[in-house]
Amino acid sequence: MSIIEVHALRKSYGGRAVVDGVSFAVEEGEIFGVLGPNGAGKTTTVECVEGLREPDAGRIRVAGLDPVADHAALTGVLGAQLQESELQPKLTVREALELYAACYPRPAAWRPLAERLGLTDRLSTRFARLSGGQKQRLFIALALIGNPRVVVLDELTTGLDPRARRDTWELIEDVRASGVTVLLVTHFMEEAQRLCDRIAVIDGGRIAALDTPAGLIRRSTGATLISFTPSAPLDENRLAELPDVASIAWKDDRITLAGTDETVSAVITLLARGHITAHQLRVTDATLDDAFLDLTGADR
Ligand SMILES: Nc1ncnc2c1ncn2[C@@H]1O[C@H](COP(=O)(O)OP(=O)(O)OP(=O)(O)O)[C@@H](O)[C@H]1O
Repeated sequence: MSIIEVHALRKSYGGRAVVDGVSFAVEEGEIFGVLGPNGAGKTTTVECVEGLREPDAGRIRVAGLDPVADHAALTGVLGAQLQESELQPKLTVREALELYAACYPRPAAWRPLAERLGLTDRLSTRFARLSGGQKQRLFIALALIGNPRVVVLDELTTGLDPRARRDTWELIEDVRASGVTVLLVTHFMEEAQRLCDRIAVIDGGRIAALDTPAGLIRRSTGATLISFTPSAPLDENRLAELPDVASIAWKDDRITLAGTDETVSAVITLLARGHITAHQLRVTDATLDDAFLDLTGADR
């Protein structure tokens, strides 16, 4: 049994379906990403998983529990990142940890948790005086204080500087290493590529693709990008016939082909035969960014 099961989830507002038949399953111990453009339905989906919104149709189970009907039991299983506004500015880190620990039947010991999250020297600091990165650490601690099997993190690193973001990624990897399943909503492709075992790309309330980061890249743009400025005109039809070419794009006089390593060899052979020089030839791995734009049509 998967630890999270979402089947044919639907949710509408004012007659408009914002989640329209979403299905996915998350296995225990995974970091599962939910990616999509603004307004795609990501938060609505995960808030249905958390039992904060009631689906119009579909079936959700978290460790076998119905998030709405079994909401009280769910709090012992699922931890959610809190929004900033929900904490009193004068509350200290210690008070917040103690307060939230008191809400759970089997809370984690908060001192080791604070230590693991690098908050020990901030226990007496009021919430309002914490830096963005420290606040995020506290939110992760509060999400974990009930000893959950699943933790839901929605745009956890938005607003953090690159260093704090990287530190937070390490923390999330630690959380997973301790056996907790992570459901992660993010806008950052690098974050998703680095952390997630699998990703559901949601677009317009539907799943546009569900795969590993490498799988998403392979199935959309092609895994390798080759770009150059040719010294003489090129016959695009002949390029399109080369092996594994997924796409061809021109920007001014520069061409970019997406494909595989085989495409690269074939392009170079073709150019050599035509005595064409490839100026500023670059061969790069396609990123999740490229795949995301392709899958969601965000670049169209
Ligand atoms: N309570 C609500 N009442 C009416 N419309 C809502 C409500 N909550 C969300 N919506 C609409 O549903 C759509 C999906 O919103 P949702 O917050 O799930 O998207 P999202 O993918 O998380 O977006 P973002 O990346 O911008 O956070 C949006 O068009 C939003 O305006």
